[in-house]
Amino acid sequence: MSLERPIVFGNWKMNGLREDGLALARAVATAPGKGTLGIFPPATILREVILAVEGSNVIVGAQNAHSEDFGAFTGSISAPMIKDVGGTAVLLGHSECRHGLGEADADVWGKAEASARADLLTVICIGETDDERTAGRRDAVLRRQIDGSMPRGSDVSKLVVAYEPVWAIGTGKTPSESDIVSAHAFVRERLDAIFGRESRIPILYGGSVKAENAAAILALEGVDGVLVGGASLDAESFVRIFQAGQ
Ligand SMILES: O=C[C@H](O)COP(=O)(O)O
Repeated sequence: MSLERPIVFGNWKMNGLREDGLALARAVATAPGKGTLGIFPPATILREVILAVEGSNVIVGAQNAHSEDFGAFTGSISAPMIKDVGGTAVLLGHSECRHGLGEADADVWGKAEASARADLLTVICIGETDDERTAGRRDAVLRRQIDGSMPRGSDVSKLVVAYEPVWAIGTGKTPSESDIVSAHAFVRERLDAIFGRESRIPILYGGSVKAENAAAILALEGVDGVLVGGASLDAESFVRIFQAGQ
């Protein structure tokens, strides 16, 4: 499976009641342009969104998954459940799960293994906090997260990395262009070292991507696409971000 660039994924987070969510999904499904579009609605409307975009090339995935396939894990959903309703992808290790729910690298690793067993496209999110950045620890954190969250031996064509500096998420702040390029170069180097140069795992940037800054970010060296939060909830903005990469 090779994903055409630009890859533009929208993480709806805990947003999307049926009516608005389905209207948004239908608008995304008709967006013209070359590349790969993906949306990650809340689990409550995952199946309906999948049906709403049927016949388009839009990828629909879930925002998290458990490391076990089934069992007594109240409140969780598993990779086989996502697959069962027609989902083809999952976001793992989002900073809101790492920091908000206390997910450790090893937890993300286990979830990624489960996702690979279910043959889902697995988007592993990584990124440093503001304190880590200020302390000059960005690359050390990225290295630890890549090494600790990404299982070896799975199908590399089903892996995507999203670099999302935690301090840029939902804040309107973005790193400088040279910082994005250097972070992506570091991630690429580490992925090459682990998975081989031929792996070409796509690397997305995430954090306050909007219609206004998308063209500049998508044009940066080493940026294969973007993972969009807030701006993915507005069909026009999300489609403009996709168009900015054409
Ligand atoms: O998953 C998406 C990221 O958390 C980015 O969110 P944002 O675009 O609202 O900053």
